[in-house]
Amino acid sequence: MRNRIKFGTDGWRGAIARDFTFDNVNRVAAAIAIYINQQNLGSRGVVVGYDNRFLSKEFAEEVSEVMLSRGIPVYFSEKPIPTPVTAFAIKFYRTSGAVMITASHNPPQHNGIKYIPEYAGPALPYITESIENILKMIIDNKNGDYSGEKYTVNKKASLQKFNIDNMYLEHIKKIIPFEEMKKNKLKIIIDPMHGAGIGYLREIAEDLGWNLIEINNRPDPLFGGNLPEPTKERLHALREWVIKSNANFGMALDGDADRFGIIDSDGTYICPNEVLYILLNYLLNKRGWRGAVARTVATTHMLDEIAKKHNLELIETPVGFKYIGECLMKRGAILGGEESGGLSIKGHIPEKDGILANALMMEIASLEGKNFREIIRDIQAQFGRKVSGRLDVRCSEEKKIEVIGKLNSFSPEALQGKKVVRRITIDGLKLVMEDGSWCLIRPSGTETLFRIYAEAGDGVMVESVQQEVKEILGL
Ligand SMILES: O=P(O)(O)OC[C@H]1O[C@H](O)[C@H](O)[C@@H](O)[C@@H]1O
Repeated sequence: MRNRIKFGTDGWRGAIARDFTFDNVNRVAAAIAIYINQQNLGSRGVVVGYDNRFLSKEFAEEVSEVMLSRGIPVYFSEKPIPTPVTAFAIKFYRTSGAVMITASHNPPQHNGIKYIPEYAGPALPYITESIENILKMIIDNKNGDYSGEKYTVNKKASLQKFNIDNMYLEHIKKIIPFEEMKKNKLKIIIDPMHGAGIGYLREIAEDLGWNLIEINNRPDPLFGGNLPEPTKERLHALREWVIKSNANFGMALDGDADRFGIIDSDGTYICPNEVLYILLNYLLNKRGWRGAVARTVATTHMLDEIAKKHNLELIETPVGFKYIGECLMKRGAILGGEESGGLSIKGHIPEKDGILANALMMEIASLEGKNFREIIRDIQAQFGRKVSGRLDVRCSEEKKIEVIGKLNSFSPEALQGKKVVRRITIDGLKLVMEDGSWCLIRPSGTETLFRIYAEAGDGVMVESVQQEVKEILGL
């Protein structure tokens, strides 16, 4: 079991009691503590946050004990908090980083650990690799010690409880034109999906004097029998509430509130790709922002079209918000996002934040005087229609390896009769066709499945391309 500890696309996740045990959490925490001490950052302390999953607080306490025992002071959240608020706390207390106990949107029987370094965004691979190497040594030594570690135990290392919700919310309110938004009061439905984001959007909307209903707002480690993932299939309750209450729109958060979900006034699900381009278009046209735009290889090319019109650089990264965060930090990106529901903007932390994304959508809904469908129609009228889709195909580990092998030499001349003009291999294999449509095939880093993404002018073409690829690869 111990060998299974691996940091995937975003941290280590495992089934509680099978892989995700107190012993293993202790080992991972020790590896992180050693890493922090090796960087000579131990004295700055570490933030420990946790969501409201089963035993999350207790696992966080285990992490704290390990940190303290290795001389690292701990800022321990006094209650379950979202991942972006944990990341925000790093900046607030200027710590060496944070450990967040969460399995995000995964099923209730899972839990996980995210390590967020001092820059307040997801850990980049060179960092998780270092931690994994230390972890391996800890596991091999069996006694949990690692001789390479150099640290002096700070006897004064102590635990301080914190609650920075007010500071975080004040920060969000400064990002949006708060006073202006008070003038056009809307009716909204908020769905934190029983997760760690309960109350945050409610507070923003209340302060605006808006009319709101917050559903699924009882902390529940079983997430009300649903998965805390704000996708089209999971947001049926939100959709019903929006329609029956005649609300302007509905917004959701995943289990640790780093992802968002939007339902328009008529119940239409506005997918993250659409949210991203609505936001980019707004920031460029209405706020006059200029700078690079970052998206993952799996995210809509509508962002490319909009960036091109304004002569802005478009950066394409592998999947994982860590790469987007890097663009926000180091490459002057003003907006970075991914199709799985991740977004952040300049001036905010380089970590995806569902609360921020929803707050920005509140701004647009309040100031634009149009519903989101109309805004999408306007953008499509200008840049052409783009429909995107993702097909998740479960498969065994053996099959996964076999298909990865096939991808190396997979180079069709055409897909659905459209000539393939580019082959991109930064993450899986992406084939771009002559008309700008594309298809990406990649193994998931968080689940045992393959993802086949496609984008084209209509939904039928998207599905046909996905089926063609699936058949050729034998998935
Ligand atoms: O497609 P996967 O490798 O499963 O990753 C999907 C997602 O996993 C995590 O949630 C990461 O934070 C995201 O940045 C990533 O997009």
